Amino acid sequence: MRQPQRTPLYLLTGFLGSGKTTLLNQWVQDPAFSKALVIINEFGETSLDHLLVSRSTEEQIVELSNGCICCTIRGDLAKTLSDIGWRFSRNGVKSFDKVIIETTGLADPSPILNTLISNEKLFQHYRLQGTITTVDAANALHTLDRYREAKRQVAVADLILLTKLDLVNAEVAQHVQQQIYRLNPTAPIQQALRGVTALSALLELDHVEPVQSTTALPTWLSFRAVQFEPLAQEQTPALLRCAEPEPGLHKSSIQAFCYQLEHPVRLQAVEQWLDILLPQMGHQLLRLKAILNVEGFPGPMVIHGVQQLLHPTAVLTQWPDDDRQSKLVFITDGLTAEKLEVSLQPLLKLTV
Ligand SMILES: Nc1nc2c(ncn2[C@@H]2O[C@H](COP(=O)(O)OP(=O)(O)OP(=O)(O)O)[C@@H](O)[C@H]2O)c(=O)[nH]1
Repeated sequence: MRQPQRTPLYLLTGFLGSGKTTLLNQWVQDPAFSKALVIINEFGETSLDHLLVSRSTEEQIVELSNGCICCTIRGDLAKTLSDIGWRFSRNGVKSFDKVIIETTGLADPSPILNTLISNEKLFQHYRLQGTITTVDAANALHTLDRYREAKRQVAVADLILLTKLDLVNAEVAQHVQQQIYRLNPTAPIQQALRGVTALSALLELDHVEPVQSTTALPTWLSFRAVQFEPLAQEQTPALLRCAEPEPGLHKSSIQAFCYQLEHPVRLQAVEQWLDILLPQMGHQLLRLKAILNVEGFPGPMVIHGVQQLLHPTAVLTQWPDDDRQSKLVFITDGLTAEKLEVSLQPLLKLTV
């Protein structure tokens, strides 16, 4: 039986007032998103955002306002996504070609992502292209310091759109970017001035198969190697990790850890490591991205996990450059470096 084509789906999140609706307004004016269906989740009875998104085909906006889609009305989101196929079709043909979900400013995107990825029916019909998080440069230092939701929104992002840069000086802008980098060292940061941003980065997002060619590889896992330092001598010298976050700046339990492995690993070691990793880490692991140099393979193995879900691993046919080191990034909530590094032991023990 022919599989129905999966509709690309974008999750737009970002803290209160960070510019989500302003951005949406720009997107829906662009031909690439002119047939997008927008699902807007708002808190409270006086929801307004759906009225603020101006577009020609107004019926392509669905409002979910009886609660937050990350908690109380997660079921409503699943039902809405199931129903829109027939609700928004004419003569049996769907009238939309993309779906954008705008969360409330206080939403934790992780449970929404779980619903989108683990609900089999939804998975058959929708292809999650990525999570886009708006960060308000004028307020980010405060919100990222105070609000766990804001941190989680940044931590799980595939693309960060930095808004309101017109309201801050270069020093603050740089500081904000450093804070974002600490929470999510791999998400590209792009600016969005009053909602205007290059849509190419958005259209290139592919959360399910983020890297299909070597060209995309360096940007997908582009953390700065200069931050690496060897682990303590009693541990293995083959593993290098990111420098610790600056004291005082990172009170959050959400933290990114990056590692580099100097030697190729065996396939058996990778399998052993992955078998124990996800069950052991549970929801403390928000995101895993890894490029591994596996013995006997011509190119890198690309591993991509989101919480309990490990996306199918891919092996590329070649390396993008001369760097053959394995690189791993973990974005975690409440995990210690020690626990994480113990979990990496299978990769280290079986190195050659
Ligand atoms: N100066 C400036 N203002 C901006 C920019 N982007 C958005 N705004 C303004 O910020 C305010 C909030 O923007 P919204 O798009 O409503 O933010 P939101 O994230 O949808 O807000 P909530 O729905 O409350 O979470 C509006 O007044 C926008 O005009 C920007 O780049 N620069």
